[in-house]
Amino acid sequence: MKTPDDWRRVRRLTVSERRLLRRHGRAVLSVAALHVLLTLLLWWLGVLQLAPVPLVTVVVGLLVPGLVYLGLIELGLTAEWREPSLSMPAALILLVAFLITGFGLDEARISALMLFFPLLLLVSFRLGAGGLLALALLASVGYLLMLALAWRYHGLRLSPTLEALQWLVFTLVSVSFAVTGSGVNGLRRRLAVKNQALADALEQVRDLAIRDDLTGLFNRRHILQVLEHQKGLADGGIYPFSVCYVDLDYFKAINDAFGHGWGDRVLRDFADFALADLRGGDYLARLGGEEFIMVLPQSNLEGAELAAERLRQGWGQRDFRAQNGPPKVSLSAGVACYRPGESIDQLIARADHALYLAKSRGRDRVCREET
Ligand SMILES: Nc1nc2c(ncn2[C@@H]2O[C@H](COP(=O)(O)OP(=O)(O)OP(=O)(O)O)[C@@H](O)[C@H]2O)c(=O)[nH]1
Repeated sequence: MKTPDDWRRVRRLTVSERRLLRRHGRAVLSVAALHVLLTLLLWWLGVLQLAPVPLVTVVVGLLVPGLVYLGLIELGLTAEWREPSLSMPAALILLVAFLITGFGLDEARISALMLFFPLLLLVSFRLGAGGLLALALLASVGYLLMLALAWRYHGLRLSPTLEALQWLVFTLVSVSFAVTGSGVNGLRRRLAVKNQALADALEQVRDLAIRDDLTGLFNRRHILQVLEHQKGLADGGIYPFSVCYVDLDYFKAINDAFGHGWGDRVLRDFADFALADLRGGDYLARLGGEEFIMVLPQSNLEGAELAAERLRQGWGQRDFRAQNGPPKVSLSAGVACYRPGESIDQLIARADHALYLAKSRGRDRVCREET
């Protein structure tokens, strides 16, 4: 048995899915409205022989749930349900109404059931093959039951052979509508899966374009865009930002002594370590080789120096000897704070110069730009 949670959808509907859902709901409702009009017309023409109770049942039984249905769909209250269009219950209510009207007709009986075909096509956008076929067979059985009741209560004016023939045609057409509808629906679903795969692939391509292969960090191209954006904010007086140019020390020696594989491993490990060490809004990119840059929004020189120093000390504790790798790999860093009006190249050059100072003063240290 399904719990309320089972009826909840795994993901939220997108705006266009909600729009589609509303359009579908209105279409189902217009079938109901058409049937009410048809029933009233047949009754007014004297073709429909229904007692007041079943007549009112058809009209009210379609109008009241119809309005509730409209409200639920229009207000998006079903949006998180497993089947937000409520296609099956709506189709079942309509089918019962068709059958009641059919019960009150004689020669024109089949006309009351004609709207069942467009209804089947409509719900085929929402129901699977099994649901559609079940609906078609249910309608066929319902039709038989309705015939039996009509025979029992007021007799059949058409010959039983003609009635049986009409029933047979109705069943065959219903089943073929259900099969065609589910085929179209299958195509639609496959298309949706392909579209999703395409969207995922596009997302991956976008990701590849902005990320470094080895470490998964942002690449040079993307961090330059980030820097231009930060420059725009800083020039607009929103907040300052700083950069920190980081270079692992004696990295060539690691490659030479432990092999390129270990070199790569150290680079990846550094990327993970530094990312975990940064604040939520900071950025980290690999500029190439063993060079990295941190972009620290809302940080002045002192703040950036603190962040770089914390990273240097933390990273300095890492030791790979237990895995037969290199001992500690230190880093040198140069920090610079953006000066409004300067170019990003000028900012990076100042941070690079501070890094040069750190290297030339013995490495394993953080230096700030020289004023
Ligand atoms: N394993 C690995 N090594 C790389 C990668 N990119 C660059 N390198 C190596 O990193 C080393 C950088 O060496 P150098 O520029 O001399 O710098 P260093 O040895 O770190 O010396 P200092 O920076 O002066 O402390 C070179 O040997 C490059 O081949 C990479 O993706 N993977």
